[in-house]
Amino acid sequence: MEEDGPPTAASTPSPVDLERIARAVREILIAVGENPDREGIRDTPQRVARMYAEVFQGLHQNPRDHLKTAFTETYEDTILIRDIAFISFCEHHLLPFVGKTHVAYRPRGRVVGLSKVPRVVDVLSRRPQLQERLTTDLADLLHCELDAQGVAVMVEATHSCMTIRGVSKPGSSCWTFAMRGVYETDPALRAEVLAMVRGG
Ligand SMILES: Nc1nc2c(ncn2[C@@H]2O[C@H](COP(=O)(O)OP(=O)(O)OP(=O)(O)O)[C@@H](O)[C@H]2O)c(=O)[nH]1
Ligand SMILES: [Zn+2]
Repeated sequence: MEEDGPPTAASTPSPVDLERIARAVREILIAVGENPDREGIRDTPQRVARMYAEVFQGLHQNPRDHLKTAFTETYEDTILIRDIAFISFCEHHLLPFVGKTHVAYRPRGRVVGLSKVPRVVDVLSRRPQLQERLTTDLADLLHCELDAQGVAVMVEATHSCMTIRGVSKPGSSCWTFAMRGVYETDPALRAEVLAMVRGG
């Protein structure tokens, strides 16, 4: 007879092939000239596998799932959620890019639970990403799912691949913007939301 109880890590199939990642990491260690069997590094392939499963968990999540809790509401002015911290990984080097997103929207009769916007940011950022795609996917998703009058998304980030290697420019940052609906068509609203973000 099967025992009842919550599923354990062993019984829940992971969508991520941890053993395959670990084998690949071991190969990388050998290729760079390391000894993968020395004591300090012996468990590194498994650790890195668990880390990738964690930081790329957004690949197996649907951001729309977080936008189902919405409330009927007559408020129709700008709602701005500023300084949503995120950590993502550039798809070119698999190095982190880290920063903040600022998300504004102007609802049309329905508002979403405030915490749901950062949850959507988490899902989209926990994937191999481009900052531009993170920005536009966030804007398109919110605009479509909330049927909002408009959505404005701003992302500011520092890319490790530009600071710790390659061109080596510590302190540099990249800003991206995506305006949809009224924020795209109405210059005054666009200027207002940009000023709100810059406002400190
Ligand atoms: N547009 C964009 N570029 C990114 C992002 N993250 C990393 N990159 C860039 O991706 C580019 C990849 O360029 P490649 O020439 O293929 O790779 P590389 O030889 O490692 O380039 P360098 O970083 O210049 O040394 C680099 O210019 C990175 O700065 C991003 O989110 N958006
Ligand atoms: Zn990169």
